[in-house]
Amino acid sequence: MYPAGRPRRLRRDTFTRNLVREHALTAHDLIYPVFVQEGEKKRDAVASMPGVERLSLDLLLPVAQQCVEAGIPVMALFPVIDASLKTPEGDEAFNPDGLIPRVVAALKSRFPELGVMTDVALDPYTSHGQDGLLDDTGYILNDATVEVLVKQALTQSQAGVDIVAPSDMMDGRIGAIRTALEARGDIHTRIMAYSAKYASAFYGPFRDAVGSAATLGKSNKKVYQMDPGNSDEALREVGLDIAEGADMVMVKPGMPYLDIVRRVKDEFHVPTFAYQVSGEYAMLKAAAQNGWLDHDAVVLESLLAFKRAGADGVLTYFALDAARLLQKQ
Ligand SMILES: NCc1[nH]cc(CCC(=O)O)c1CC(=O)O
Ligand SMILES: [Mg+2]
Repeated sequence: MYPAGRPRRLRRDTFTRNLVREHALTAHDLIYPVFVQEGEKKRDAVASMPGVERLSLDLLLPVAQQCVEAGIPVMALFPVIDASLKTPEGDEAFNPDGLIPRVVAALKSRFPELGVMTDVALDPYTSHGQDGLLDDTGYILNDATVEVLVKQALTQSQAGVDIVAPSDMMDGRIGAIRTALEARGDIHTRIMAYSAKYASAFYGPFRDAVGSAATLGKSNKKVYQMDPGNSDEALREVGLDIAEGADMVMVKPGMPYLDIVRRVKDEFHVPTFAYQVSGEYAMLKAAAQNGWLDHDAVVLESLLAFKRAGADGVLTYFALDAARLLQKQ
């Protein structure tokens, strides 16, 4: 008998392809990151992220409504902070009347069924654009930064956020935040830890969006974010965050790091997420705008790849587009 097997049999018809498919993407797998700014009726495009806008709260509310209608479970908030509020210590990060606490409270009162996630990190709030406090030499201090992150996370949870997501890569911050949340009785606040976050050049457009590209200048984040050459280290980082009390872990960036997603999922079997970051979004958008790639097809294929690699969900600027495409399928 030749050939010994004919794998193409199952590919011949749509019905068998649908029947044997191992992985699928649904709207419930998606987290939608959005940029929010002060003011009313404010809508500013992000040049390096075509289709992405910085919105004031009044314009963000209809987007939240669209997420609910599309079945997207969670929206992730990133603030654009006025330059006048940025300081070396980033104190605005734990102002209970600041932009993020007000947006969280408004979203939760209007759309209680929509999960809201907030970034715990200082870079939108510091005058130097780093995620932490600096010593005299410019080194980013760990434990002093963690103290501020704890205040920031408590401020967010007091405002009613569902998920806090520390994205700073300081050591020990998950344990410190978990302990502080428990001490205040906030036992339901979930922590999604950016556990394996690499010092990546793919964050460029995000830094344009929140304005930290300007404050950061030529400096980088290599003394706290991970080296792209490392893989075992990602498992050590994830192991620590789980032990410290993370409910969910994340790998970031996404598509260039699918090997890390797979290793993390296989090793720990915990809810594992990946962030398809701004630079990945920009690449796909730019190629599609040039007519070099089929936009809708590459969006869905790229997101399905995360599921196949073992991710339980994906943070992606394509979330609304993808959810609507999935509704049509
Ligand atoms: N702590 C800040 C933060 N949170 C999410 C991103 C990047 C997201 C993206 O590129 O889409 C960054 C940027 C950075 O670490 O410099
Ligand atoms: Mg860590």
